[in-house]
Amino acid sequence: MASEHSESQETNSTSLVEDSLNISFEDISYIVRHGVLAGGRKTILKALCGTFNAGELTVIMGQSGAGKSTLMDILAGYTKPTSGSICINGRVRNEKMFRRRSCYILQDDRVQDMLTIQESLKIAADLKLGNHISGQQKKRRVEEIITSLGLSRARHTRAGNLSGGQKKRLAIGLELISDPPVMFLDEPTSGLDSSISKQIVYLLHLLARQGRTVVVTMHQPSAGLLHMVDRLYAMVAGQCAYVGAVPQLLPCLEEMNLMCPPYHNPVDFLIEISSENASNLVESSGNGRNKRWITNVSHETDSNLIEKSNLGACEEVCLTTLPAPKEDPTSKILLAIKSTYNTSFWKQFTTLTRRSLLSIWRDPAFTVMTTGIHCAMALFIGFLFYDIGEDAKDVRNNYNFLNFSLMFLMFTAFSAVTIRFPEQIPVIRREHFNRWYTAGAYYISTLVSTLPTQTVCTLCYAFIAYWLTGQPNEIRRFAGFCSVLLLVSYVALCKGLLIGSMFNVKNGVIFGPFFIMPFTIFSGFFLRYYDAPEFVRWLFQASFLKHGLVGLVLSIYGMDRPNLECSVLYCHYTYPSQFLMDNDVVGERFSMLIVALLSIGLIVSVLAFLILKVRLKNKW
Ligand SMILES: Nc1ncnc2c1ncn2[C@@H]1O[C@H](COP(=O)(O)OP(=O)(O)OP(=O)(O)O)[C@@H](O)[C@H]1O
Repeated sequence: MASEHSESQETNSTSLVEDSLNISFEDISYIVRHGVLAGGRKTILKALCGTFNAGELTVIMGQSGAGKSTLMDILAGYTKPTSGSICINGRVRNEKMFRRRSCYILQDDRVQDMLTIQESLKIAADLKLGNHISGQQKKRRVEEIITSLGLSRARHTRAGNLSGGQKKRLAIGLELISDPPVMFLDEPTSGLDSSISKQIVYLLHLLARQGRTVVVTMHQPSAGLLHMVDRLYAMVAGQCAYVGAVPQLLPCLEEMNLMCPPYHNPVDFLIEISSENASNLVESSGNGRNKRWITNVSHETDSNLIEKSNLGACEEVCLTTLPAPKEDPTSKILLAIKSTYNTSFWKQFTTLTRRSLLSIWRDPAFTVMTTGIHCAMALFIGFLFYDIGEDAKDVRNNYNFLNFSLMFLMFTAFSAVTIRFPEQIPVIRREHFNRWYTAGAYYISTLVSTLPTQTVCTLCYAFIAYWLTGQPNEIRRFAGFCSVLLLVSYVALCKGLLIGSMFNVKNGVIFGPFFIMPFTIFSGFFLRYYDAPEFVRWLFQASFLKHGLVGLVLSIYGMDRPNLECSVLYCHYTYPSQFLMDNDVVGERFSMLIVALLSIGLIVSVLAFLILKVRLKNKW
């Protein structure tokens, strides 16, 4: 421990924290539509006021449904208030600038399970610290965070295997990489036992003491945590019930003849009586305006606090070594020039692609399983339709094989993404909101990193099935067959991303087939173009499966294929041109089909991206 301590102090901090930021808000109200049909409205926050200062740990507390998370969302810039103003150091907040200098750690603070602590922090450093910070400095910063948060022993442990407290510290560490002067944390202690909660609150206390504005929501902070809290902001039904220091809470309540029983946690008492005494409490606090109970922060020594908090035995004592925030002039100038992201789109894209590929590599079970399923299915289908490709009597069966291949690859590509993509949304939401990267960089990197596995699976299937079913031994036909299957699987993958962007896993599984089944009906296999009512014929053009099926038929029976051998007395499709004619494929051009598939893929991708962008902006 000692060595860790000294090691951290020896390093030159690469801290980027800027000036202290005091947040004040006036008359914040938030009203939502309640019941779209009824046209009703529900007031969630009512003209709230308050001030949260740098150097202090502020806890927003209140009963469930009091409006804590809503207030936090508004202060962090996640939600816009219906009315009211928010000022930073007395001036109206510039949201873009504020977002760059603050971070918001949501309750559902998922991290990349497949990456170790060190890798996660390294990637966070690459994304959050601009190109003006050297690789050496980034490395040093990662080391500082690991040491300071007491994560040295677990640095090579994958995040998925960390304890709840370690995961929470990692989530905080990821944001600390860029030393934001303002930190918002929604329920950072939920789901943690009391000793881990103490460690987390102690960490937040230290972060505040180093000049940051730390604002935390807590349902009901336990007595053991209260001495580390500088300011309580208690809420009741969307209004402020108390704002001030913890020791001032009892005198304040006593003034209203509200006597807390001896040996009772005053905060528990406040929660218990807040509903019945809401109007008195709100009046007394001036709905957050009354500064009477606010006292200057006590600069209690760390050793005192550690003693009081009973933290002595744990490794987290080395949290005290977290380097104090320092102003970095280079970064300050850069911040003033460009007010969005620290790294270029290309850097974000390459870093995210590296991270995705590393996660895929670390989770070989999924890749091996999907490749295995494709190979097994190809062997099975090859066995069922064994060597039918050259015989005129089996042309219908061969057509069925081609259609099956399309359906199989479409469903596997579609469902894999529909299930896996929504799981990433909480991580992306936090990282995107905290300005790690643009939605575009993330989306393209996801697409690119998913393609190798999809390509390998599709080619494995195509290779095995093509040769087992005895299709023509010609490279150009095999290439056509593979390229159509690949494109169809890519389009299906994009459709999976579209569904994954819209729904959570459960709804994706339920509604996904509704989005994909119409394309199978209009593939030309079940219903022929000229047999369909005229007003739905355009749907054939929109169906990627129709273009895929025509592409496969052209690859196998087009391109001037010579007459087929007939192993029985009469074969209807000895002439491949007859088959093309019967299936409305005459006049179709392979190149145009490829263009159609690429265009559909592009449209679906753009749609998926737009939906993802909207979803990341909203808490849905
Ligand atoms: N978009 C919305 N539409 C309708 N009601 C909403 C909406 N957003 C929030 N609410 C309601 O506003 C109230 C406050 O919600 P909020 O999540 O801020 O409470 P909270 O104090 O954080 O509760 P908890 O501690 O349980 O998380 C709740 O009753 C919630 O149901």
